Amino acid sequence: MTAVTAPADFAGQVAIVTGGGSGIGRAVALRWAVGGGDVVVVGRRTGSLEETAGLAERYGVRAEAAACDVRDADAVGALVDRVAADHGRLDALVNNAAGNFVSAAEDLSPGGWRAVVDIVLNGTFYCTHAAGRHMLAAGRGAVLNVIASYAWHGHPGTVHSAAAKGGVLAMTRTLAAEWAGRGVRVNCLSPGPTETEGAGAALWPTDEARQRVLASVPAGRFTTPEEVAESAAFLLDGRRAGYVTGDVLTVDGGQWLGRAVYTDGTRGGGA
Ligand SMILES: CCCCCCCCC/C=C/C(=O)SCCNC(=O)CCNC(=O)[C@H](O)C(C)(C)COP(=O)(O)OP(=O)(O)OC[C@H]1O[C@@H](n2cnc3c(N)ncnc32)[C@H](O)[C@@H]1OP(=O)(O)O
Ligand SMILES: NC(=O)C1=CN([C@@H]2O[C@H](COP(=O)(O)OP(=O)(O)OC[C@H]3O[C@@H](n4cnc5c(N)ncnc54)[C@H](OP(=O)(O)O)[C@@H]3O)[C@@H](O)[C@H]2O)C=CC1
Repeated sequence: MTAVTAPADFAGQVAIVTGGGSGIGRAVALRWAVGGGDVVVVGRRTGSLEETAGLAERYGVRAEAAACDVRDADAVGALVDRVAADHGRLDALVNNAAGNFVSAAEDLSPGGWRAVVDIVLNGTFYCTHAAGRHMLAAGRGAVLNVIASYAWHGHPGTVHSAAAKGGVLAMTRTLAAEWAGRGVRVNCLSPGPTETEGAGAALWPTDEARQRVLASVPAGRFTTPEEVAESAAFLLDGRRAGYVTGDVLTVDGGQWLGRAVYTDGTRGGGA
């Protein structure tokens, strides 16, 4: 008889979610908590992290707000070691923290390039390096890296973020192969335009910009952090996605495919 798996259940497990104080990171942290897992949310702004932790605790789990800049490798290492020691385990890491803004490449300063690449690419490596050692020692774990589809198709105006996310994609596939035989899965989640304050302020601050982004999505709508978090939960759940590693789950309403001229498959009438 075919066995049907139960919904995600993270009871007794521990996750670290970077950028867990807002947007997609908060939704992923709360989705993990709904599944019964303890969660540590990491970011720079203590207030928003504490808010997430408070919301997570309503589900009866242990939740902690940990202030840390993912660009600081030593601080990341100390935090991850402390969390693993406190809980006696570390099951999941979600690399969700990011910085972004739109700038023509020729106007981007070295400092602007560094800020984004340090958060997205280097920060992801520091967190993964620190967490991966605990996971490898335990012979189990899941790393989920939040990227964007321009990691593979590029995108004018976001050369820093696209290059960094592309690096994260290559890192994901490399580590997935390196760690698959030792029980640690590494995957990417690639959301499309998602209603978050951070992305709205950074990428579509005006109604006109927002309409242009919306017009690029065949599904005709933005997604929500909660909808994205459901896909994150799937990839983090070793019972449902235990054989998935090194891959990208794209949750974008067809945005990256939506480059057609005849978008409804017809020429719109006429001979
Ligand atoms: C796309 C379509 C949808 C496409 C469809 C949807 C796909 C979206 C995919 C991805 C979405 C996201 O990532 S959304 C995530 C958005 N969230 C965030 O950005 C939140 C976090 N952001 C931040 O912390 C900041 O914005 C960030 C600049 C990145 C880092 O802050 P820091 O305090 O470390 O940095 P600062 O000291 O302020 O600045 C560092 C340098 O960056 C420069 N800099 C800062 N803002 C700048 C700006 N707007 N334009 C130019 N340059 C800027 C400064 O001048 C500094 O350079 P020097 O003066 O030379 O030193
Ligand atoms: N929203 C969208 O349309 C899309 C988003 N994504 C990706 O989803 C993820 C979440 O984005 P979203 O929720 O929209 O944006 P947010 O701005 O809400 O989230 C970014 C988070 O990263 C944290 N962060 C930023 N810099 C650092 C740092 N140096 N150290 C630690 N934490 C940091 C921020 O917290 P704090 O400021 O407190 O440090 C914040 O909580 C990102 O990886 C983004 O690239 C991908 C595709 C589309």
